[in-house]
Amino acid sequence: MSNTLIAPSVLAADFANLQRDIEMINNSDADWFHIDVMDGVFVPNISFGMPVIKAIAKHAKKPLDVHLMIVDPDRYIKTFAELGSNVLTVHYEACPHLHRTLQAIKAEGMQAGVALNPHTNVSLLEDTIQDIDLVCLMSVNPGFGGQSYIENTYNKVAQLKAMIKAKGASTRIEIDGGVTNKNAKQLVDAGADVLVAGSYVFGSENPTETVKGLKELVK
Ligand SMILES: O=C(CO)[C@@H](O)[C@H](O)COP(=O)(O)O
Ligand SMILES: [Co+2]
Repeated sequence: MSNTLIAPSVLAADFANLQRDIEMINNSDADWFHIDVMDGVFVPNISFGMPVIKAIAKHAKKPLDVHLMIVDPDRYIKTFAELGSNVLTVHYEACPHLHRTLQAIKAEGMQAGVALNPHTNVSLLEDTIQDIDLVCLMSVNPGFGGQSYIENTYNKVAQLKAMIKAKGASTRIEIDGGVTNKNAKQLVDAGADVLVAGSYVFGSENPTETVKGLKELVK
């Protein structure tokens, strides 16, 4: 029996009813809040910033899994720690000094995550995997919710899992983008530990039941 974590993406919530949707996550079988921060430079979209995250953090009763899709994330590590982030994930493609960035995240008491775009090979993490708490494999091109899952992600999960095992690391694998009941089980069988789901959860008629269904599926 696996203990796969489910992390609904707040990006797909109804911002006019944000507190309601936060309470949905609090009261559901979900494990984490997934929070997508986009700067309009690293990705062609802008999501939300500090005031909104502060408001989410005030009501959230589960860990905050913050996914930074921004250039130069080092500038904001301290701020995200102060906001109450538990996992802080930066993009491999945005970090020329990845090892230093990971140390800076941990020095602030957070778990350090690294996200890989669909075109970025997992082998590039061979020299840092022991320093990474979570690898977020993007199963869509980052920037938008509601896109279709990229099938090659299954191969990447398996390759990454083998690397983690070979290196004796305890890194978690998170999948982000296009996750539904159609691919969740196969992703977990391939080695995924955390599933992010945005539109599949919030676009459904009963988000609480949808989270419950996902959790059951990957038990
Ligand atoms: O980081 C991102 C997109 O860039 C994701 O976290 C999405 O928010 C997931 O949304 P769905 O693909 O599940 O709708
Ligand atoms: Co994300």
